[in-house]
Amino acid sequence: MDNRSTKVRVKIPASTANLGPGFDTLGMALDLYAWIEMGIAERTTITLYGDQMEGVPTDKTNLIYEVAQMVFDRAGVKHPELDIAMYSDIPLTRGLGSSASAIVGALAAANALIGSPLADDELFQMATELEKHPDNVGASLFGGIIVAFWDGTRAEHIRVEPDDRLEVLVAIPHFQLSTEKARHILPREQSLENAVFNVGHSSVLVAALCTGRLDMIARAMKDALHQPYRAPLVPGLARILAEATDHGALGVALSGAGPTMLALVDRSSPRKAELERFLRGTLQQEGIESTTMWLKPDREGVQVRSVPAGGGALIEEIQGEARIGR
Ligand SMILES: Nc1ncnc2c1ncn2[C@@H]1O[C@H](COP(=O)(O)OP(=O)(O)OP(=O)(O)O)[C@@H](O)[C@H]1O
Ligand SMILES: N[C@@H](CCO)C(=O)O
Repeated sequence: MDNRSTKVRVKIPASTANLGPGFDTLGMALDLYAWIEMGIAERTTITLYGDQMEGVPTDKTNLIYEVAQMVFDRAGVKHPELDIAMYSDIPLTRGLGSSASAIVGALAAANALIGSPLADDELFQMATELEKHPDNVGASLFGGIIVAFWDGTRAEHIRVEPDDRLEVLVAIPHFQLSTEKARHILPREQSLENAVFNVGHSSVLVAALCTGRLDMIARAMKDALHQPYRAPLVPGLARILAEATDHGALGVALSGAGPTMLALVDRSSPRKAELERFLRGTLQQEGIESTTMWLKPDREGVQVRSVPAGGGALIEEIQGEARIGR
């Protein structure tokens, strides 16, 4: 697939990292998506659609362009001019893995464009090297629940199929919080007590997710390493973490580096409306407006397809699938 009339289109899921205690190691893909279209061109054009892309550069400093060039370098081919289009429903800098989705999408699109010389594991290693968080990029790449670590040289992961009963409620505050800022606030050193707390809770959470023990999620989804330190950055977080399970959540966590909060819910729960009211109301009491969304785990990960010659513009093709105007 290496000619100028061919374009590829990829659909990439958002991701939530940490799931509470699994700091930098536990992630889940969500059915909220970004789309990237990429083709080889005479002159580079980068078209970004939708409100989420505000402020993202449209020249060769764009992350998608830069990551695509890394794939070409790795594969030993040269395609300096690209036609790139992107639409995203994943809000930037809110803890839903927008940067991981952009990196994974660019890797998958560029690789497909040149006939897929790089294996999935190589894409995972490159994505982790770039994003530093294998839980985010693993989820966007492979879908489902990802249990992973990165030792600075290699990332390893195991994918777990999400339980059919799991649904996800996210409350997305109307302010941005960069991962950089939310990591800077964390102490450089932690006590052995906190480390043991998180190893235990994260291990039991993974076991609960693997065995369908939804009843154990509330007790296991607790963290001592990052959420307590990040609470001052997200008004309402401390109360939501303490009380959401009293309002019908199976478990609750800060999504990634925040400020989005995420509740796992049994899809047959009769208390969904109560939980949604609790999350929004708690944030409102703190003067924070938010958007709530009911999501499901994504099971596919990044999906790639070629666009036939003469195919329509990206934005037209994804009408109906994307949340455009919703
Ligand atoms: N499509 C894109 N093109 C270029 N840059 C992007 C794109 N998507 C995200 N980014 C960059 O990633 C930054 C957001 O990354 P950051 O890690 O702070 O948040 P996040 O990925 O949304 O949340 P989290 O990592 O906590 O889940 C944006 O400010 C932007 O610089
Ligand atoms: N695990 C990372 C997620 C950022 O994408 C953090 O919590 O800082």
